[in-house]
Parts: sequence; C-alpha cells; structure tokens
Amino acid sequence: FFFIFVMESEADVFYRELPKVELHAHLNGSVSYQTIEKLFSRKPHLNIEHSMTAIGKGQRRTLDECFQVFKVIQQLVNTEEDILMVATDVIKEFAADGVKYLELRSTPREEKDTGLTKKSYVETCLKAIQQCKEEGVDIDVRFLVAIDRRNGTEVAMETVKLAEEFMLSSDGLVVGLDLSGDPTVGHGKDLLPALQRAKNCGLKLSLHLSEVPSQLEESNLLLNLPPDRIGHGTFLHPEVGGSEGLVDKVVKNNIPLELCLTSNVKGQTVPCYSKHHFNYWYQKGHPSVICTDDKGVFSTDLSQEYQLAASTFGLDREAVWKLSREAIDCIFAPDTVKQQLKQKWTDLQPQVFK
Ligand SMILES: CC(C)=CCNc1ncnc2c1ncn2[C@@H]1O[C@H](COP(=O)(O)O)[C@@H](O)[C@H]1O
Ligand SMILES: [Zn+2]
Repeated sequence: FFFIFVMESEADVFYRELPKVELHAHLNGSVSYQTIEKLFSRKPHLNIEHSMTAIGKGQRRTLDECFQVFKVIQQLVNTEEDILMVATDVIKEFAADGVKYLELRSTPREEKDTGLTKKSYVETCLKAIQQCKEEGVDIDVRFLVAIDRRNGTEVAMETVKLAEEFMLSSDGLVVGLDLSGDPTVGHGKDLLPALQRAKNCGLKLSLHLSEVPSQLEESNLLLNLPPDRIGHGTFLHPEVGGSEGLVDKVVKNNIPLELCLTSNVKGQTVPCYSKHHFNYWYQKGHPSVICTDDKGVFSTDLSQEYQLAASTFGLDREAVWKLSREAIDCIFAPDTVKQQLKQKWTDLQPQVFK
C-alpha cells in the first residue's frame, strides 16, 4: 500500500530540489495529463480518453499495448501548433521538476493532412527549445533525432541525413541520433549503414539495446559501432540471458546506460523494481543514468524515479547526489557545458542539503 502511495504521489522535497540531468525522454511519451487535456479540446472528434494515453496507478501493459498508446498520442499531435505546444509544455515541466539539462528525442513525422513535413517537425521542436531559452526557463535543452526501427533501412538513412543537416545548422541544439521503436520489429543489421554514417559525421548515438530478451546477435552487432550511450540494456547481462561478452563490450568501451525503472516495470520487461538491472550496473560502478523514458505515458517524473531508485536500492542522499552529478559526464553536449553544469551543482548543493 505504501509503495503505491510513493509511486503515485509527488516525490519528497530533496528529490525535487536535487538538480537533475534527463537523457532519455521521448517527446510524445512525455506529454502530461494537462497537455493531453488541451489536445482533447483541440480535437474533440477523435473521441480519445485519458485511459488510452497513459498507464496509471499500479497498472501494467504488454509491450504491444504500450506501443499502441504512442499511436494514439501521435494522432493527437499532428500539426506544427500541437508540436510547439507539446514540446514547450514538456520542457517547462522538466524544468519545474528540477531538471537542469535535458536531451529530448523525437521521431520526425510527416502528416499529409496538415502539411507537416519531417523537416518542419524538427524545426518546430527546435523552435520550442529556442523560445524556452528566450523566456529564461532554467534548463539547457538539446535534441536527438529518432529513428523508428520499424520503418526500415531507407527511412533510417533519410533520418540520418536530416539529423546531419540540423546538426550543422542548429547552433549545437541537435547533438545526436536515437534508435527506438518496437524492439520486436525489424533487425538492427539493416540499420547499421545508417548508424555508421551518423557516427562518421559526428552525431552521437543513443541506441535502445536489448530491451527484450534474445537479442544477443543484434546487440553484439550494434555494440561494435560502438554507440555513445545505451537505452535500457535490460537483457545484456548473463543473469537474464545476456552474456559476459556483451557486458565486456559495454564495460571496455565505458558506454553509459540510460535506465528507466517505471517504464520497464509498467512495460513488464522487468518483474518488479527490486529486480531492475540498475542494481547490477550500479554495483559494478558502471556509468548509469536514471531517466524517465516516457513520463506522460508511465505517469512519473524524474524526481520520482530518483526516489524509487534510492528507496529500492538503499541509496543515501550523498549517493543520490553523486548519481545525479555523474550523469553530467554522459551528456552529448560539449565539455564547456559539462563544466557549467558542474558549477551549477556545486552552487546548489548547500540549498539541497539544508
Ligand atoms: C512499450 C514500452 C515499455 C515503451 C518504453 N520503451 C520504448 N522502447 C522503444 N521505443 C520507445 C519506447 N518509448 C518510446 N519509444 C519511441 O518513441 C516514440 C514516441 O515518441 P516520439 O513520437 O518519437 O516523440 C514511440 O513511437 C517509439 O518509437
Ligand atoms: Zn526509450
């Protein structure tokens, strides 16, 4: 009972005031209840309800059902106006939760009915970031262009070219590429040329890897790139059917993991919080960054995820502070930004530990 209470209520003050880095957030999965309300009133004819766009109190869904949720949200977000509102709201919500640096990722979509193109999709996301900056919202936001793996080789290559253009023209806002989408669809080997090209042109790579069991071959192939960060990596280690070989590659290349506790529990790739692979990697001293994945869909925020990690694995405040501070080393923005963030953490420390 207590557990449910902790999950669904606001995190304690310490966790909310803790300065945080969010590295794994899908734009359309991060849309809050309040923003969904606004989208409903813009599109009443769609007859969509909240139960179709978020997974609430103690609920779980199959992976398949989770991916249906994204389709519903994407129906609600299909114009430049929608994207601008959604991205602006999401950025301000992360800022209000104490996130000082955010890497937002999203899959560029084309919508024939509304004239949305993949290019204007990305431009609108960047416009939201720019506007928040001009308004003085206290958060540094960068963008990762996402490849949806179910769309295959050609779309992946087009997406890389788009990301490359924006990397060169966005004044440092576009820093990398994400590979995501239903992990049971398609094979990583078909996407290797696109990912290799992205890497060669200087885009950083964050790849969803081993999110479901029995993807040893694909994971091995993708790890050879190697990626700059790993999303989830749930089934990499031998205890859950992975292998020492895969773990070795991750460790030798020192590839940080983006770990999303509630996402994995609600999506049922992990049986419960205490069996989350955060423990395995954290015990190893391997760079592990707590993230939300889809704060809207999974009804959570980054403060709650830090609190859950702390209460589940017995981390004291000093350990939690260290965890959030060390996430700075894993960001894709340049070293100057890392230095600024470390200074910010130092300045905020007395207030957080008051
Ligand atoms: C099903 C489940 C437990 C989800 C969490 N794990 C995920 N695994 C892979 N891709 C994801 C996940 N969450 C979000 N995405 C990707 O992010 C998209 C939504 O954000 P966007 O439209 O790219 O802005 C989804 O369509 C999907 O391609
Ligand atoms: Zn994800």
